[in-house]
Amino acid sequence: MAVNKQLSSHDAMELDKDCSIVLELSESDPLFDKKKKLLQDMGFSTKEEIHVKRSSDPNWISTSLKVMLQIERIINSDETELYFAGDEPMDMYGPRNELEALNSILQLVESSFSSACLMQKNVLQEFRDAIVDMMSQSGNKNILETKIVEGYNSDKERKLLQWGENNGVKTRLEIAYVEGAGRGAIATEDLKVGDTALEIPTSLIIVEELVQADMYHALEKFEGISSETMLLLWSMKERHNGDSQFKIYFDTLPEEFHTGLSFGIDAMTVLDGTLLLDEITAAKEHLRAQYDDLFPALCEDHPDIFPPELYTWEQFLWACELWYSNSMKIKFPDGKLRTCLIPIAGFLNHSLEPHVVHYGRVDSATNTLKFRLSRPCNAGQECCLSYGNFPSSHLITFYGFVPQGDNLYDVIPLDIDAAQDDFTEGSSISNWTTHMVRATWLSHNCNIFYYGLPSPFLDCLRRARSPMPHTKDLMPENLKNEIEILEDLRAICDDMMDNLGDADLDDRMESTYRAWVRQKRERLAPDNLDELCRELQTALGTAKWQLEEFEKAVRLSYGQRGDDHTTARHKQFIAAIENQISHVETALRESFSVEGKQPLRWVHLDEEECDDFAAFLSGTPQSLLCAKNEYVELGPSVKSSEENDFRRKDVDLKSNAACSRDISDEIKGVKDVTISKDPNFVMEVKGKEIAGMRDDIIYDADRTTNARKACSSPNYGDLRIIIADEVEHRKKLIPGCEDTPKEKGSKLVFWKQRCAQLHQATAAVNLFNQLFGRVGASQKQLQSPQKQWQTPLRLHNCCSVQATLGLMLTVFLLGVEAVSKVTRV
Ligand SMILES: C[S@@+](CC[C@H](N)C(=O)[O-])C[C@H]1O[C@@H](n2cnc3c(N)ncnc32)[C@H](O)[C@@H]1O
Repeated sequence: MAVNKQLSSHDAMELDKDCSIVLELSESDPLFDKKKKLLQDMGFSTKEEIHVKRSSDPNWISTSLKVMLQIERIINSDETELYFAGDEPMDMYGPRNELEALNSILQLVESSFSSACLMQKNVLQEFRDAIVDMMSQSGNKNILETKIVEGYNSDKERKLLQWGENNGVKTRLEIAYVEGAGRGAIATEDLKVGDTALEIPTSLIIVEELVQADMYHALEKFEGISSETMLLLWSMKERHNGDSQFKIYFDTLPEEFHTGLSFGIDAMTVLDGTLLLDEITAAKEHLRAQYDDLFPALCEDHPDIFPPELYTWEQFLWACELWYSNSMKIKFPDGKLRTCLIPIAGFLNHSLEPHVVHYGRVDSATNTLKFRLSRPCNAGQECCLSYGNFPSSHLITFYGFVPQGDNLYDVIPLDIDAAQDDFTEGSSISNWTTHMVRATWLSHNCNIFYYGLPSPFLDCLRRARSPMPHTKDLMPENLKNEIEILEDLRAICDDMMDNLGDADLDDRMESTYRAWVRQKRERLAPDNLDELCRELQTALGTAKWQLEEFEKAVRLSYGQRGDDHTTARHKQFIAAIENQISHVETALRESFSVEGKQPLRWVHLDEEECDDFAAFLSGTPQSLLCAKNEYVELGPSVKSSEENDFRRKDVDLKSNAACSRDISDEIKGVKDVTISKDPNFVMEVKGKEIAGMRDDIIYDADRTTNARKACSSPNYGDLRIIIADEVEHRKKLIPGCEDTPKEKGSKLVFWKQRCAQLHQATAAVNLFNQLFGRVGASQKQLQSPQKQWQTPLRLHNCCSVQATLGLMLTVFLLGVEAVSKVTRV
């Protein structure tokens, strides 16, 4: 574009005509109030008109784009993104959000072309190019490259592609085997933003209309049965139909899926006590209840339509896994949203940094479904979708994998029901009642007043301590308040960590240390103390080793790719844990020296022993190999009895089930913390009913509709946290001063909880630990072909995630350090 070109007066007049783009937050957005407030905080209204015209500013394009992106990121955000991103730089909304925001701007710019005059078109084109450029650059920061497995025989898949092309499919993708993800779709040529990677005619889409009349009539008698369930039952029979028009498609489907729904007894044992197991169990219970409602009744009443051998529980579960992991919700030109299976498109895997974000609407002009790129994909690269904004527990349960990279949706939900804040127009107070935490290294703001934690959560704690409005100035009263809320935080994590039971490594060191200090102080039975001391020594040794492994894992996982921020956060984290370890070590040494014992010694493991130890701790090959060998040696009779046990367990679970639910819905039970404003205030953590129960099998809507979901969070029990207002043990909270007293009479902080509830709390904390630390093991136990659990990453996840709450402790340490630095100044 010749910017300096001499403009004729006509041109100048044309150019002067306003070409503006309107960005508007829809009033029907379910998060309208929250988004409106955030927009207002940033100086925007809910309807902003951006004038796209050249100015004397040489950076006019990037300046305007930056503003538009700020607005669109908020408009395109979901609840989790809004919650965490309040005080964060824009890129903390995550790569998918950025792509969606840029995509929306691109669409607005493209739709302005039709009404623009020539000069304006040139300006718009320049603007469009800049957006596409940004889209091309977005993502790709932390995602590991996908590896294509060479020599994979994909005859069936090739046949399917051929069948598709003969029937009008247009594709620039081929099917290959991707390490860790099974089959995937690979670009055959360089694809740009806006290119269509795949186009499927609606005639090839498997939809409810395919259910034959006789089956439909037999099923419609079941009150409330959904068309999705009918279609699922249809697919159970159709996959065996040699004359099916979709035979070639059905032939490409796996004999077995490896989602959480079909985890075997080994995996379930590994997951024992975790919330992930609860989630999987509840989902299976629900499906079992659905199955029992329909069968054997249907087979008995209509054996010709529902032959019993095709409608066993195992086949039903297979079909559920197929529909949960492969279906998409598509809007058709008649305005109806249908859950479909889409041959060929079903090969597209999920990524946290997807290439295709919008694929939920049939193009009425061509009557095809188009998969257009929002990010370039070069020839040979795997082209990925976003299945939705899911936490890893959901992805494991319904899809059977954990995505590579940091999943911003892995959160621990806390529903803090403090004395209600008034959410008034223009007030700076947010109206969040549901709170959550996630790994703090995902935050860019670790400064005083933020500590890498979400502001709504911190603000809630602040208001509970003092109802006065809070500013973030370094005023003495603010700092005093900060120390107090950090103490509350510390207390919350401390107690949760204490209750971790046999939690992993560093957590174990922390809790053993606290128990040891307590025993020493109270001078209880010396035998117990000796035993605790030995335990502590072991835990300390393990934590030291673990930290080394963690450092190695971080280096290996990120290599050169880690951005400065991630590296800095990991360094901070490592330093803080080192600090804790060194503190415990010093305390032990001093105690040994006072008691005249041998000084501390550490066992040195050689490389092989280290590997064995790593395998043992992370439940990976060696230990599993043993388990597997034992299993094989026991022979088929044992196997079948185990299977029977499991089936029995399934039935028992069903009979004990308190409730069933619609598993495509969020599991809405969350921790519910009540904070009163009494001087000795009480936080009450209540279990919530699982919401969203419906009687049908509904598949995952999020795959295409872009309906936003927050986190899935299992049903928690009740917890009560009582916090005394008096804070006089500040020194005890400073790193390494003392353990946190929890006994009666303690003036500081203590929890009261019933046993069962304690278990729930432990489970809540272990969600992260065990989800990441152990699910990998269970997948291996299942001998899943998906080997995403490479040791460095596994350990990285395991160590880092297990310390998520430990990290809140770290946050506390960093916070105290920051506050004390400021007070010293
Ligand atoms: C719609 S299918 C995609 C095609 C599938 N890979 C296949 O071989 O048929 C969804 C399944 O692919 C796998 N998958 C998808 N995305 C993945 C990812 N990022 N990592 C690992 N597995 C993935 C999971 O097994 C999931 O249940």
